[in-house]
Amino acid sequence: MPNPEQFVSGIAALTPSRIVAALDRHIVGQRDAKRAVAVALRNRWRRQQLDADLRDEVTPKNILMIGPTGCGKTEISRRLAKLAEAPFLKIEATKFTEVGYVGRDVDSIIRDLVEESIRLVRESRRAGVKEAAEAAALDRLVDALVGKDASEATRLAFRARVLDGAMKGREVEVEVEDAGGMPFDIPGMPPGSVGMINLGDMLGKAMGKRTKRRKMPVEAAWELLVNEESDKRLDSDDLTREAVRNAEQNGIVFLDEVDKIAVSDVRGGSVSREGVQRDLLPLIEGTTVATKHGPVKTDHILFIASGAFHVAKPSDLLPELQGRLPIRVELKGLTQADFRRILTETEASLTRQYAALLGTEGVTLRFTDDGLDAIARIAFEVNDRVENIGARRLQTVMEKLLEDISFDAADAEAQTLEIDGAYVGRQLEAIAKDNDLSKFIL
Ligand SMILES: Nc1ncnc2c1ncn2[C@@H]1O[C@H](COP(=O)(O)OP(=O)(O)OP(=O)(O)O)[C@@H](O)[C@H]1O
Repeated sequence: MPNPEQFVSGIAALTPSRIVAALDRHIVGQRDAKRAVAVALRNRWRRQQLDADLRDEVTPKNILMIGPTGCGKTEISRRLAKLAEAPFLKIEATKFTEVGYVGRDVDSIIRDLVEESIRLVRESRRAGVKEAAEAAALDRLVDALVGKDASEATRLAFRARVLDGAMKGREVEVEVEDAGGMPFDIPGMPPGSVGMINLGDMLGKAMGKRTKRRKMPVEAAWELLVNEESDKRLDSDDLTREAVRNAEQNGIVFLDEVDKIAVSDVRGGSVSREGVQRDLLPLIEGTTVATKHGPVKTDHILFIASGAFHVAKPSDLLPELQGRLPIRVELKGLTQADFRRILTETEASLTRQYAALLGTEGVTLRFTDDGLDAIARIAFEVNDRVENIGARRLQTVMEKLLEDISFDAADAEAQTLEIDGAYVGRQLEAIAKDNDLSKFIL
């Protein structure tokens, strides 16, 4: 088995089997869903290898995940995006049926995806510009200290002194951007949308950025200038272009609760569910959405739709939408044995998280086998009797189980605490057996 860490470096190395192996580190079971998303991701890479004309013809095969709440649908998609360093957005389809929703607002999905992409690209570029930003900031700082006409020798001497920290505390007057300008939205348009024109950007470009001279200590000036120089480079058109391209080519949109918009709304009131499906359709089929960063094509964005489909069935969706979600995967409800594995086998399992947190207080937590069995059983039983919220139940159960220990840990002596079946029983059994109590506490 390859070490999954080794291949994160390049998407070319992300073969389906490696993707599944990487997902296995965090998600228990759900083999079919993992395989489906792995193939979808690999297909992106395959498409990139094609000649340009054929490449444009190949659109992603979107996925419909069917499964009860809390069984790993979002987690699989989110982990996949992380692995691929792809911009990811999760949104509930029902959001668009709410009162106050105006048609076409679904475009906000793409706008938000682009913002996320910008964040990712900016983050990855930050390290790259650090050096250049510092060099430019140093030039400006030396200009401010000795004037542009100073001899090269003087400049060099001052550079060295700034870098040594010898100038700390000394006042300097620098010309910096005036942050007084305010971006503004156009009344009647959703915030952040392009409208027909973006006055803020237009005025900024036409008049150049306003600057003003400010006096401050050298170290403060240094920080400000480095930030300014970084921002200049990071906010460049190039970054935006790459971010838009990244969203277009690698973006993943997770559309939750699609089953809830599957049946058309006969009672009227809020926007009809069928209306929302119709609005979503062009995004999934491929359209161009105007954003303040320019037009964004949605043709190659991967959509993963998801829902429990207890009442409505995928066949209740608009036929066009069904056709755009050709890959169907069913995720199973989690068993007690799955819960047991989730508690211990996943990389950042809850038991590891709690043990690490309490470790900072000098408390060593040790979970025994029968303790873990009891936690899994109680979580499963409460799901069964009260409401099935899937693996999320483990979080509420663990929190209640360790409530006292968490409270006392900071005041306690360094010690080892064993969480065995008897301890779990004492802490939880009474609550778990009482349906009313469980509803509120677990
Ligand atoms: N198979 C699993 N293995 C490990 N952890 C899981 C699994 N399923 C769910 N979890 C954990 O449970 C929580 C909820 O899971 P997730 O967000 O994936 O639910 P979901 O299936 O998308 O449900 P919903 O449709 O309600 O959003 C997450 O913290 C996740 O880590």
